[in-house]
Amino acid sequence: MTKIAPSILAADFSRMGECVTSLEKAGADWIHVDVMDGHFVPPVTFGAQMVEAIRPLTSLPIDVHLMVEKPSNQIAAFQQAGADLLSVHVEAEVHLHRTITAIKDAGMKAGVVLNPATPAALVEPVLSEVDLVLQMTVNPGYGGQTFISSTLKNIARLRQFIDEHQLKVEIQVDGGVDVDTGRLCREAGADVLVAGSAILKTSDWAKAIRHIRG
Ligand SMILES: O=C(CO)[C@@H](O)[C@H](O)COP(=O)(O)O
Ligand SMILES: [Co+2]
Repeated sequence: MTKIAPSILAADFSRMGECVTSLEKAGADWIHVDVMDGHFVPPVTFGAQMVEAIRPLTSLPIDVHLMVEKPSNQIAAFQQAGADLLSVHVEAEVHLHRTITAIKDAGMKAGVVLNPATPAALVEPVLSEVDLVLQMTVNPGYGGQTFISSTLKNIARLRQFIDEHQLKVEIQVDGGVDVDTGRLCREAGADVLVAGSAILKTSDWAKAIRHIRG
């Protein structure tokens, strides 16, 4: 079954704790935490302290999407905060293999992330080393953007590569995901759908999660 990872970037930050517990009750599979440093992407959001704050409130896996210039500097802090999965952008990390190994050595699952214009071939050499590959379906930095359909080709290519090589890697998609675009991503081979606005900006989160899951 397709997993749903609501992004807390779309939450009311003054009620973050309640938001996380409500998402768990509404049927979320993972909690997606968007970390932005003001360099890799223009906005600054939050860091490991946010994970530390929400960790005691949920038993769901905490899925951290690092949009930072130096992901390797963040590994220890997120491990100590209780993150389950740490994903790094291929565009931000020259020493991708080393950083993936360091994340796994720290006891977390490791993910690699591709921007919409980055060829899928760039992550193929490390796919046997990771637990997850995240295809961005918008340019990173902001919630509430429009889904970029050309990314579906990358999702299908990743699906084919993973199946052909019989790898245990989940394909996650992130950005502009709603009921319609979520269906296209599932059909292209995605396993995990991140959705911010399409869940948190509605009045019935459980219904939104059910419908996006399909
Ligand atoms: O990583 C990001 C944005 O950079 C995402 O996780 C967004 O937070 C998703 O928000 P919606 O597009 O679903 O509103
Ligand atoms: Co994200």
